Amino acid sequence: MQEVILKAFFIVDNFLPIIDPYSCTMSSSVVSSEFVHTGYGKNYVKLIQLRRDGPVHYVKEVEVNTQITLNNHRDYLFGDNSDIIATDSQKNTTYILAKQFGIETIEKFGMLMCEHFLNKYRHVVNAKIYIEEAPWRRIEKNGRQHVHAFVMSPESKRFCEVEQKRGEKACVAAGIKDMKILKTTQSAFRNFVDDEYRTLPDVDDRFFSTIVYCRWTYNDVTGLDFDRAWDIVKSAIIDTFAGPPETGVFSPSVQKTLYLAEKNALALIPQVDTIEMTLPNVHYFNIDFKRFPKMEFGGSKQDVYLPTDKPSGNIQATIRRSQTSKL
Ligand SMILES: O=c1[nH]c(=O)c2[nH]c(=O)[nH]c2[nH]1
Repeated sequence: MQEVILKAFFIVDNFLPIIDPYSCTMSSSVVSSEFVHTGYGKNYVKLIQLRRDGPVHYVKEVEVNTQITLNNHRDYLFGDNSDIIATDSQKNTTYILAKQFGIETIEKFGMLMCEHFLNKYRHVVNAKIYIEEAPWRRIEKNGRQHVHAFVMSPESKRFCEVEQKRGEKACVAAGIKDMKILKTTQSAFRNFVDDEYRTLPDVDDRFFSTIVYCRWTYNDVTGLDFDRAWDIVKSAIIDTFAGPPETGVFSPSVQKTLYLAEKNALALIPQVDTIEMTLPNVHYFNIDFKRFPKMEFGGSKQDVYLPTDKPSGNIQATIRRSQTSKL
């Protein structure tokens, strides 16, 4: 057992202990604690993979966060680094595995990385890999796709998180973030609590704009086409929000649209187990043109509103496929 040393001095006036921050240890009789979680890794490891198929080139740019948990706390407790797989080595591992095995999909690469850390190091008990993919799109000219030129198209970002505990299957989650969408009608918000705190009137027709964050978990990834699954969830969200191109679809609230989108995604992909969404309600306010009494707007064909990024409403829900499959 490590000798425990207390280096604390008490100011008599207010009993605030001054603890020597350079001492490795403190008296366990003064403060007793236990580890809830430990983990360490490298964040924002960026790499771009280039695959050449003759003149046709394919790119995949990713940003990877690694995190591993060891079977002991020697490093945190005693400053004993002998079990630490340096975050720098984790960064190198990311480059090496990408070079050796390629990145077919971010989900598969996340699974590969988890397996690597657990297989290579007996004292790693958990591995967690978060990956974001940069949205490069092939440049098109008159319907012809360019063989080696791309444009960054940040319509949305794809991400995944893979976590695997020693002796267990990998838990794979995928997601969409930063997808900003807007519709200019077919959205209302009425009949909410009417008390002394309310100033917002009922509205039958308003803008509906949000920045989609959606994360879902898979119950089984055997043979799963991750690209197709991601495209289907993205389309489910967009279709639920927008409705048919000619008419749109009515939304009574962000809450209802969010829930419908989640239900549609669950229905379309049997392997999706839980799905969570966060939809900020990005507001577009009316501008009071009555404040310009000397101006004449009678013949004006357009309306002008004020886009506002803060504050925004924040609507969330997570649903899970129930055992009976009835939600
Ligand atoms: O769809 C909405 N849901 C709310 O909960 C809410 N609250 C609010 O002020 N506007 C809206 N809109």
